[in-house]
Amino acid sequence: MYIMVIIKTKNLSKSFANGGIQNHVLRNIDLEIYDKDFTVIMGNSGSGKSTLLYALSGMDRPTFGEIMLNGHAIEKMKEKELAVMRRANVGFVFQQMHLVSNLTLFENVCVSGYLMKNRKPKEVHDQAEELLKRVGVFNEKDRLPSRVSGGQCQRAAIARALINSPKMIFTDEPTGALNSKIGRQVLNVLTELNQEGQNILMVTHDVKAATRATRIIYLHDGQINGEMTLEPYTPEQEKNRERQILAFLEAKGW
Ligand SMILES: Nc1ncnc2c1ncn2[C@@H]1O[C@H](COP(=O)(O)OP(=O)(O)OP(=O)(O)O)[C@@H](O)[C@H]1O
Repeated sequence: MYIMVIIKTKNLSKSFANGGIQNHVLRNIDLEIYDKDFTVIMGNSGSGKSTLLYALSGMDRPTFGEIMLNGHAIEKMKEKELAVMRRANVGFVFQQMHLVSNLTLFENVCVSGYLMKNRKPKEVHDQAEELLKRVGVFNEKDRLPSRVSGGQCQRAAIARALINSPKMIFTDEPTGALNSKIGRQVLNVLTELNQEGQNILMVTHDVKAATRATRIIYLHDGQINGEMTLEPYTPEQEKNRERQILAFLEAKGW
């Protein structure tokens, strides 16, 4: 079977200067991320997970190496070009949802759609309503973020990330600020989206969140140190998946 590659890196490296000393955080990473996967990046604290996510998504630039994202050589792009590419190709969901506090959930979802030159406001509005229904916060659409719960904010943040039908959703600890029940509901939304065909790449420490993956990549000291693939998630298999993932992580020295 032919598997489409959505992201491909070659020698991807990132260093930060720290008091005159170079901290080599990502070291010559060659990686392919496949279409339709729910890819999860795990690894010890400081192994470079977030740095990798920022580089792959075009939020930050590599020090060295190449990154192809949905056919775009992003390391070569100028800032403006990169911003346009991000708006059309990627959506972000962060631990702290970063919704604009004086805009309603509906308005928050629409903003990035308005910035697309080829989209009419009516089309953006219709899609925003669809997405708010899809993630289960349509009834709260006219409220400000401060007037809804953390879980509802995170659902709206997912809808916002989807407004331009991006090829890839990048998410860094999306349940980190939520209690376990609400976090689980947010993971259910992400899992359903993936099972409907949405590419997702998530960084997490949380083994329960990682059970949603179809592929787990383990990062150690800025290099890929192993991976495992999993069948699509089902709730019945969750405990079993958790055990499998824990065994994989323990073998890696997690
Ligand atoms: N903007 C920055 N400037 C300087 N150093 C940075 C910067 N961003 C990250 N680092 C350093 O890079 C290393 C990896 O950080 P990163 O956040 O990618 O790790 P992580 O695996 O996501 O960690 P955690 O699980 O704790 O979030 C750390 O040593 C961190 O201090």
